Amino acid sequence: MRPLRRKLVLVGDEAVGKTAILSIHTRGEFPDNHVPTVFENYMQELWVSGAPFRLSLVDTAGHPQMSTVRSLSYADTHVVILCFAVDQPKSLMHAVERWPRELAAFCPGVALILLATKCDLREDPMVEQRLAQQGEHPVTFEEGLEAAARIGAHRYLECSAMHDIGIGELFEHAARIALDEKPRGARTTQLRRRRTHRLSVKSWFSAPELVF
Ligand SMILES: Nc1nc2c(ncn2[C@@H]2O[C@H](COP(=O)(O)OP(=O)(O)OP(=O)(O)O)[C@@H](O)[C@H]2O)c(=O)[nH]1
Repeated sequence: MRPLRRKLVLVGDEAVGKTAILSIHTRGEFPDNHVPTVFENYMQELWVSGAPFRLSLVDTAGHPQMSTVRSLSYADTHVVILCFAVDQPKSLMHAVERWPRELAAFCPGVALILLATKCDLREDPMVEQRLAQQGEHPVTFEEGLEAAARIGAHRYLECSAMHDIGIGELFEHAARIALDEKPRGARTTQLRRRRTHRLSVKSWFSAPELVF
């Protein structure tokens, strides 16, 4: 039986924690260091109602100068997880203004989850102090929820990869949404497909039956 295939792409500003989320989800490891991503692709094999289901999880580079490489990640995407960090209010501003423009250009109509990351830092006194000096504060739940409504996200979720909070719930919601969605994003040419394939680092891991 050919497995159902679905693709999830994580985007968001540099260092908001996209790689940490995938690392915790796929390997159970939290990376302490920030190593800027170029492109990573993980495959997760699940079973849904006795049928095989293959979920491709794509990690992208947050840096604005990486937009050309990133644009290759959007082909045939079912769900985009747009991340911002609660200790970086600017990353939420970009999630409302800059990222929807890129998604409209490369992946129009794609289903979106807006994800607040690093929620463990929301009440961190050092973070509060640093942001207060700039006339800012950690992003609140209400501000995140309001932003999700503004950009038409299917869901607003929060997580902390460091404490492994909200990660399982994130991928369960994303897989459910992906099952109902058509793929979006321009199909790549054969040449680009081969290049993307060579770029990708594929690691397989399996998970128990996903019960819907
Ligand atoms: N406190 C805290 N730190 C986190 C969390 N998630 C990630 N970090 C830290 O944030 C930094 C950046 O995390 P990455 O996962 O590399 O960020 P990224 O979004 O993949 O970055 P790019 O690949 O440059 O786009 C690292 O030093 C992580 O340890 C979290 O939940 N809480």
